[in-house]
Amino acid sequence: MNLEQDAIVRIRSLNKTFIGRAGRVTALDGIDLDIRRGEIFGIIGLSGAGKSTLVRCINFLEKPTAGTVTVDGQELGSLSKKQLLEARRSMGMIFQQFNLLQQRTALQNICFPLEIAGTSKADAEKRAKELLEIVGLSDRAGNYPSQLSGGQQQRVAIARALATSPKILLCDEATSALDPTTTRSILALLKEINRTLGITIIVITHEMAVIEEICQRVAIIDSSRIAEVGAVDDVFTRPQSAMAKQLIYPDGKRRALATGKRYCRIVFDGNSSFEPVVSNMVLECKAPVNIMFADTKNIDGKAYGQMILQLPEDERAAKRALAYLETQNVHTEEVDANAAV
Ligand SMILES: Nc1ncnc2c1ncn2[C@@H]1O[C@H](COP(=O)(O)OP(=O)(O)OP(=O)(O)O)[C@@H](O)[C@H]1O
Repeated sequence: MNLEQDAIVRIRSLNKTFIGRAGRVTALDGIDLDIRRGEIFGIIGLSGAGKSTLVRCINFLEKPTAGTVTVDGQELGSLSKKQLLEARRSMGMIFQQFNLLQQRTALQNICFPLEIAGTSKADAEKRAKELLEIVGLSDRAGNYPSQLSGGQQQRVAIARALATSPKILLCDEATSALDPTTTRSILALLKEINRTLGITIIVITHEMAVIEEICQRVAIIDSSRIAEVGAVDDVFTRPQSAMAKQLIYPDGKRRALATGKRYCRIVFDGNSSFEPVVSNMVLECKAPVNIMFADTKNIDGKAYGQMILQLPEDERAAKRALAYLETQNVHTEEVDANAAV
């Protein structure tokens, strides 16, 4: 598949600079990105990295300082005001704080973008009822936002974002205000919407767990630039950039490694489990090994993970351990203490 041809969003040499009280702030610097039609694409980075600015440039809520954003074949910078409004209708958006109109019921909130688009009241209500059904809130049509939980409010916001049948759904920290159980149910709903309606979903988050749960590909943003982009399972199992490593191995999970000792990293890619590999290796090399770091993840229904082992000090035992690992279905590399995590 040719990624460039298949891209529903194509971003080239995108720059965004703000002139604020504190002077010039470069929020985005030389961003190139292709997002495929129908995929769930994640954008992750620390606070202030530029994620929200990037997503706001995708729908031109924020006009880039330089570069181009092409959505479904239309370069947004070349459109008239009217055409831009039209193009924006093909992109729904949901936010961390839901942004529902408090004086309107759930049904009326969903009708709102349809009314603006000129749909008749009867048709808007019919469509809103269908959408309430999709998000599992048919019995809450008459409730005001204050009468709904955070998860329910986000469901109404999702229904509202889908009202004009967008091709793309932009989610800016959509689950950051929700508890873990509600987060999972909202992510499951987004996955379902992607699967059944074929909508491309772009997820902005600072949480790796959200990316692992629903995204197929991910871009990692570090200080206004893209540090790394790729399939979630590749980035997770073999992170290249310092920022990817920082996000994937949060400090709490690391143990300081002593210099002068030998370590190896084993990457599990869903084809094997930890137990037999490690216990058989210990039997094979006839010496104990220390597990210095271990982390497993479930990515898109497949088990992934990695371990850092301290190899036996005895040279022959270490060689036997490495030789055994090479015969297994795992990626193994020897690493030094500084580069291990
Ligand atoms: N309207 C603005 N005026 C001035 N500076 C801005 C404006 N919007 C964003 N910035 C700056 O641009 C940089 C990127 O901000 P952005 O909100 O895109 O980051 P983020 O990764 O979404 O962070 P967070 O997760 O905290 O929202 C920051 O330094 C921010 O202060």
